[in-house]
Amino acid sequence: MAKILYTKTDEAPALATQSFLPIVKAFTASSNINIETRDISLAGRIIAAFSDTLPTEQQGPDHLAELGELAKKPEANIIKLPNISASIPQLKAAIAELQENGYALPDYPDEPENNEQEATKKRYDKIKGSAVNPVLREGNSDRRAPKAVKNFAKKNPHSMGAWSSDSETHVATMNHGDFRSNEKSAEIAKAGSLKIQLVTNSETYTLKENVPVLAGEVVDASVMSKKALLSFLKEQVTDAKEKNILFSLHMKATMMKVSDPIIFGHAVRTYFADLFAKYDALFDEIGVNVNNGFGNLLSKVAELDADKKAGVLKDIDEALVNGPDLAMVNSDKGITNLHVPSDVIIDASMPAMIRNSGQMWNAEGKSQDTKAVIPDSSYAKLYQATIDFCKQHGAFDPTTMGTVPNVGLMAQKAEEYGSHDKTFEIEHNGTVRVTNHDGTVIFDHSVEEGDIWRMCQVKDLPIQDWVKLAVNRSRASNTPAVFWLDKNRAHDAQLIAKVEKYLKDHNTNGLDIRILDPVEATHFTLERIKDGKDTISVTGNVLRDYLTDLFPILEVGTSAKMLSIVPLMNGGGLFETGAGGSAPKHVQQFLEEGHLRWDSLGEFLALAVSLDHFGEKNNNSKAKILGETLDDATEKFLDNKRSPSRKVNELDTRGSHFYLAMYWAQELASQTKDADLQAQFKTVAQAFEENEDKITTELIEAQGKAINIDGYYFPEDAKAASAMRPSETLNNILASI
Ligand SMILES: NC(=O)C1=CN([C@@H]2O[C@H](COP(=O)(O)OP(=O)(O)OC[C@H]3O[C@@H](n4cnc5c(N)ncnc54)[C@H](OP(=O)(O)O)[C@@H]3O)[C@@H](O)[C@H]2O)C=CC1
Ligand SMILES: O=C(O)CCC(=O)C(=O)O
Ligand SMILES: [Mg+2]
Repeated sequence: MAKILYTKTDEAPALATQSFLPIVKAFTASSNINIETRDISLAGRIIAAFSDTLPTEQQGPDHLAELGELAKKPEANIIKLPNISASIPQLKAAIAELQENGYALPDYPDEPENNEQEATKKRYDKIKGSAVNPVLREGNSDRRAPKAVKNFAKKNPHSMGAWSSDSETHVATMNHGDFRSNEKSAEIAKAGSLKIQLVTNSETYTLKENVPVLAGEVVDASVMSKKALLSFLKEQVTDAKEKNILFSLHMKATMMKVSDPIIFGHAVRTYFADLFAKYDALFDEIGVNVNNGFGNLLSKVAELDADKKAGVLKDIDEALVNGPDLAMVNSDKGITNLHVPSDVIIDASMPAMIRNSGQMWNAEGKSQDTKAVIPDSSYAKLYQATIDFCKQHGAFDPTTMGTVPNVGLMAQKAEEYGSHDKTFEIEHNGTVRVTNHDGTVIFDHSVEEGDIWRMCQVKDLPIQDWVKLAVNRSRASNTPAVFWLDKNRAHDAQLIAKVEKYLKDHNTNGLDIRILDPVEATHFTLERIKDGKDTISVTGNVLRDYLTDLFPILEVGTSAKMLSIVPLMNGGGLFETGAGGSAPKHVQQFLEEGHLRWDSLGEFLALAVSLDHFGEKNNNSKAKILGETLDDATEKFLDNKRSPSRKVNELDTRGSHFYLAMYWAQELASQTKDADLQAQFKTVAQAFEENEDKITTELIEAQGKAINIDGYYFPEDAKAASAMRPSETLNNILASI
């Protein structure tokens, strides 16, 4: 039987699934739709990677690999919830939790001392960071706020911090020596393979022997100079202190899992320069690695004997007093922006700051103007342009502003997304040289020890597909589309040539399609958005990530409300549930007070499209009706304001799922296309209506107390399920469908 595959992930979305999936299964059971789950949680992926070393009863299949294969087939229909892209601290915490549960897994070896540890590290590094999305995203992305969502936000605007024209908030970015400045790009003429070597005066080191390439593929390489980065960071620390504004660093250490932690480490060492100068030898000895954040230093120092520890802690306090104030992640707990690289992720952190009057939290828990340090200048300027716009025009108004859907190039590990196995922290001064199979040099960069060199690829077919998707979206929504590409950037210049070429394959009569550099594109888009006009952004992979949080957060309060579709290149569908993360803060609240505020709206939207796609592919008219009625139910859900509240003892995720189910049943009962579904759900709708008070009371009564699900990364399924399904009345009705 044809299937919809639902992913089991982590944190808040995984909890929400415990309550929502039983509803989905009950509603679809009579329509010949088989819904199965596949585990791509961080814990599940660790278990799969080490299954050959675990006893049979602890082993787990590699569901990610299975889904990755499926994504290349026409029958794929996958619902993808957000999962953890693990930073090293998250990975270590998940390993520790599995070990406590009796899994004999090796520790993560920070600095491998032998071959065995080297092999262990390799296995873990495959799980680290953004390891799921690039495997499943065998298509480009189409992310937008559906009309119902946008209209709801216009009528019920979220809070927006006012902007003042004398705000001192700004973006600081490098003007030389960074990836943008040093980029070189080439189009590959003939399929073959590339070799990456570091050539020094005395030796030639092979960094990567074989990078397969296809004809028409765009390959680019660049280098971030360590010297330039350090002097830039030093200037910014001094400047933040002088201006008396917060110092904050915005990176994507999870998604850009090789380059960005190194940059993060340099920022921590620069901020705490005196401390590192004084304790250099000691920190070396105890294995401090601040690429994993300042928290790593604190945890290592905690293990020192009392005297030494007190000395270091005193110097840390002094450094914090002497340095500029740091933006805080949690002022109450003293957690700074520099503690854990996964705590501040640029796609969400910059929009959150812009929504909050351009301010972040200081150590006293008050909002303060901020220097937002974004070292590489490839995309940073879009944020400065947005900040300038807010300073000039004031905050955006969600009741009137237009919308910015995105068509993003990401298929087949496009651009920086696929750079991880081609990113190197350079160990010797010399030249990094990329040659093709016949030895011709494609490009070279002279490098110094400590520089970060990386190469990216984007294949031709994904580019063609991306251009087609942009034209289709522009046509379908009658909205101008802007390609955010900069002719003065090496990579973008190649893409512009291809976009111009492939646009000719389509009928673009009457469409407004432009190519603008990111700053011009920001100006153009923001002017229009202010006037209530819509503009599609057509971007590369990193801008896709940035813009699909920026605009949703400004327009509708969160990217959780986005429709997020990945039309897979071989005909299948990957339906992502929203565009945002996995909200660790929501889990904390749930465990402390039994209230989950995760909004599953993105999941409702994704499921409706998935059902429609299923109906289309399998000639299943019931599936199509289920999809249509789900969309209608979602609209009713919005009109009746059934989204979870943020406060305990009010409707939470579970209650919101009940209402969605009731509205869905009502819509199925009132449609007339399918008499069987109509009859079946008439009874169900009635049962929900008659028991509405009872169910909502049961769901509220379950709140207000701490919840134990025996774990964070690897909770006990049965406990999580029972915590997420506390209404016996609701459960009985679902069981009766
Ligand atoms: N597609 C994927 O798989 C993605 C995964 N991630 C992963 O998610 C984790 C956290 O990332 P981060 O970027 O900090 O994002 P978060 O999930 O923490 O989201 C940031 C904030 O947005 C709000 N929010 C996000 N989703 C929802 C929702 N469904 N309902 C209500 N509010 C929501 C919350 O605000 P408030 O706290 O005010 O309620 C939340 O704190 C990381 O492990 C990251 O790797 C990140 C992006 C995408
Ligand atoms: O893959 C990741 O780590 C994050 C992805 C993300 O943030 C996005 O796709 O918007
Ligand atoms: Mg994102």
